[in-house]
Amino acid sequence: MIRAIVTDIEGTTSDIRFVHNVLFPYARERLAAFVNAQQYAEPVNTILDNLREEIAAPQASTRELIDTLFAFMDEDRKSTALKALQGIIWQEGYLNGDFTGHLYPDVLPSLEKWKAQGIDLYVYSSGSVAAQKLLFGYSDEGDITHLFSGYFDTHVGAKREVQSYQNIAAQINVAPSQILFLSDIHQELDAAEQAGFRTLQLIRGDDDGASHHHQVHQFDDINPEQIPS
Ligand SMILES: CSCCC(=O)C(=O)COP(=O)(O)O
Ligand SMILES: [Mg+2]
Repeated sequence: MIRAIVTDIEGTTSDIRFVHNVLFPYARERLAAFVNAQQYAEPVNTILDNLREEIAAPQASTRELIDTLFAFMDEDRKSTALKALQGIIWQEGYLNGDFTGHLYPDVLPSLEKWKAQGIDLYVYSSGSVAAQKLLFGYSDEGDITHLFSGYFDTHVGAKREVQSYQNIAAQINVAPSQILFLSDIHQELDAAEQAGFRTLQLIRGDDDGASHHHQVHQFDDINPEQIPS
């Protein structure tokens, strides 16, 4: 019996193109000016110190940190510090109405149905928890944050590491075998499976022939009472 569903965002609830063509450029265009302006104010001061720790460069200047952040954005590095800064910058875009958080049309009805069935819903993304709450708080379908019982980001661990899923199971106090993880990335599903989670892979675009996980094209195809093994 599935008691909790944990969902990825990019490529699962939301189009990768929204993240890569809207969110990432928005943050990239503003990042240098934002960091220069906010470097001595909280929370940016602490985030920059965390980045110094992350790159093992305690004396790194703000200029060097900005260069590092641009290199991280080029390689789509899931750096906790970069994700924290992006999340803060995106807030302005959501509040100004520059964009809304993309949701595939099949997502909201399914989340509502599963919630009504008594299944607790959680989010796990490399995007910061603040960024997750913005995307679902200012989504194409309005504020849907009331559906979620909790949010996890890289503070719980990286998405391809087994320990991250063990941490999530412990924090939500549900046995891994009763948690279903939804993602488009088979390496994330591999890690969740090794932690004992049930898994389903969302194929929103290209096929993934390297995956052994059961695949679906949309949330409507998912019946939590009948998850294929
Ligand atoms: C919270 S939306 C932005 C997601 C993001 O920044 C990102 O890097 C997506 O990473 P994921 O691990 O969710 O694929
Ligand atoms: Mg994804």
